[in-house]
Amino acid sequence: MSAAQNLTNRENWLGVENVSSGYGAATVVRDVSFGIAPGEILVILGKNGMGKSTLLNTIMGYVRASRGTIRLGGSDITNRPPHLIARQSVAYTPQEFAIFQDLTVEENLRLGVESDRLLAERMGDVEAAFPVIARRFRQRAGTLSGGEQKMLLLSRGLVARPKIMLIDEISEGLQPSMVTKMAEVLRQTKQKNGVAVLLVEQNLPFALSVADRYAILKIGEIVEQGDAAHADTAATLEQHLRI
Ligand SMILES: Nc1ncnc2c1ncn2[C@@H]1O[C@H](COP(=O)(O)OP(=O)(O)OP(=O)(O)O)[C@@H](O)[C@H]1O
Repeated sequence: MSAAQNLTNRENWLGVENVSSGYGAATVVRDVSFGIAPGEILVILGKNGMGKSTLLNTIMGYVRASRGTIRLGGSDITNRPPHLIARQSVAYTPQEFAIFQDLTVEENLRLGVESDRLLAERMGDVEAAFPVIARRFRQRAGTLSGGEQKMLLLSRGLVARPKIMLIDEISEGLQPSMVTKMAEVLRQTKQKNGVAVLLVEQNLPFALSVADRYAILKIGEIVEQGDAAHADTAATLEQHLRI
């Protein structure tokens, strides 16, 4: 069995097999393989420009895979349109602020669910995770602080009750107490709902506080991966992330 098959043969929600992708003639993601099981958090670590966001965008169908296969719950979703992938219980939290500034907090959350009734039923999820967001239901999202907008972004993912969450650098620019809060919410979400999470991060302490496994992306390739709880992990990873 090849290394790639080993990684993707688990009972995975998401299976990425030998995937390459890029822009025009430039290949950015190179022969990447991994799998994520329900209730598991995998973090992809890497310095700026290594292809982390491109990998997430390839899974979501925004960037075309030139090679390989992406499976979700057993079905092949490679190069399917993003709106169809999102409908398969995938919540995507992109790196750039994907909040509609002129809409209220409530209207932004409403985009994560199919009906007002479902949102009302699931508001308890937001109250439990981020009470500050639940209190600002009618406030225009553009008036929230940067950290609050990130909480809103994650809340929108939570109310979708997804099977898998793809989260791009949620900790970037957040104060330490908010990073701790994000970690707590992610751990609870995976434990309570068995959600599979693919995190992209540069914040090593945050990543290791939530992840079950890690993979390091270097110039588009996974150069190392392993168990996040392993004693040697932090030192090894720091070396890879050093500028
Ligand atoms: N739309 C695009 N068109 C052309 N090249 C792009 C595009 N988006 C990203 N790239 C290039 O692809 C490479 C990887 O970028 P990507 O954003 O995936 O990296 P990253 O690891 O997420 O970095 P960062 O942590 O800085 O966001 C970079 O060289 C970048 O310039």
